[in-house]
Amino acid sequence: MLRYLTAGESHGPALTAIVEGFPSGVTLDVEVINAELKRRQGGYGRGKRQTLETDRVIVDSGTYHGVTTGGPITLRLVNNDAKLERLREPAAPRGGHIDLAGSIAYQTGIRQVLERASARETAMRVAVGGLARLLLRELGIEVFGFVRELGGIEAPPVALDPGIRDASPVYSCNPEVDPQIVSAIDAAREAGDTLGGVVEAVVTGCPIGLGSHAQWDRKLDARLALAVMSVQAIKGVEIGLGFEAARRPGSGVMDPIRYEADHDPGDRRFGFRRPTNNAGGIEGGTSNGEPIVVRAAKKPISTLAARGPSVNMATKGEAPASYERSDVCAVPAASVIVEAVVAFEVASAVVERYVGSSLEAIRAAMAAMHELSRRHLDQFWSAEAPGGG
Ligand SMILES: Cc1cc2nc3c(=O)[nH]c(=O)nc-3n(C[C@H](O)[C@H](O)[C@H](O)COP(=O)(O)O)c2cc1C
Ligand SMILES: C=C(O[C@@H]1CC(C(=O)O)=C[C@@H](OP(=O)(O)O)[C@H]1O)C(=O)O
Repeated sequence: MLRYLTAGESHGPALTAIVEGFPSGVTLDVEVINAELKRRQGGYGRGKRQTLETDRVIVDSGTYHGVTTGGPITLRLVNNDAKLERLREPAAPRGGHIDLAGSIAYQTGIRQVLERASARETAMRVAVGGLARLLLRELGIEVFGFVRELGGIEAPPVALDPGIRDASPVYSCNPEVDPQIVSAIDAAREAGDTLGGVVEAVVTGCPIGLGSHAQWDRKLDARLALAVMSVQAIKGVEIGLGFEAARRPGSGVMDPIRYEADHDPGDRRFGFRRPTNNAGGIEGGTSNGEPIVVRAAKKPISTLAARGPSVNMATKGEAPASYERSDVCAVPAASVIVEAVVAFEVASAVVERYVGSSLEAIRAAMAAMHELSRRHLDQFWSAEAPGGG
């Protein structure tokens, strides 16, 4: 089982993660992870904090000469803006934040809960996702996250070629690429407001059979939904057509099945082809070999420079919600984060299905399972023992 926990406050000394169950034999290229961290820090609309932080991962355990050992991997990110003990208690809780509910639930001030709830934690999730990606890449599986729409404006389409991931200008909404989106973010900033959007992650190269139909908490779509919904400010998750499926008749949702006899023996879909992918690569909680498509709605940031109505916690009288330095838009960052948590869930499903404590063992189990499935397809439905119609 592959799992992780994160720890750390937004303005504490550092963020930490322990990743457990990661196989041995994977070269832990920290620069691949650092590139993902840099992507997360980018994007138009971010606040001043990103100019203070230079996120680079430190590996404190679980490797030997840069290669994973199978032991727990400890990742650490240092906060440059580590000023937790000097920060004041906000006077009026901000709607849309943990501020009010958390201080009541934990019987603390607002500061204690908001520091942990902060999306600063997503830097560590991207580092953990980067680690997962290193494993997936070894197995021919790629994950690519990008912005679908921002502030109600559709982002330019992105080709589903993972090769363009690093070069893609769309995720970061560069002004020269999408001036309309940039103007919308500028207008929101001037009005003391914020913008949300929709992001998407696509997984390619997935073998058939990740997840399971057999038990609720082993379903891959359910696990992806949990992982994505757990990201700060994500308020909706769709797989494939998602909510659009509810508006169509069955004939417009079900993906037809075709067969290509002349397929490569290594074909991960065994010759079966789906001309559409409305299911988003998952049927019955199980990957079906098509690209896995996960979409997420990110709400606009709740901390408003224009300050929404709230209550002073001491007097209980009306007061504008506390304002702290804040992003105006973090949708491009969310696309990197959603990509990371999806990568981790897929890696976790891979480790579960192809049980192995080393990369080589996982590779061997994958190859053996492929051969087993090929034999099954040849023998189970032979002419002598035809299946039911
Ligand atoms: C990358 C990223 C950056 C964020 N930056 C801010 C921010 O600067 N200010 C803010 O109020 N909320 C920000 N948020 C959202 C809050 O962390 C989140 O809304 C809050 O913790 C409450 O959680 P919830 O929205 O999931 O209920 C950000 C979210 C993400 C994903
Ligand atoms: C620090 C990050 O995001 C932070 C997430 C966040 C929040 O409330 O979620 C509030 C802001 O914190 P600060 O007041 O320190 O600027 C963001 O900058 C980050 O993404 O690295």
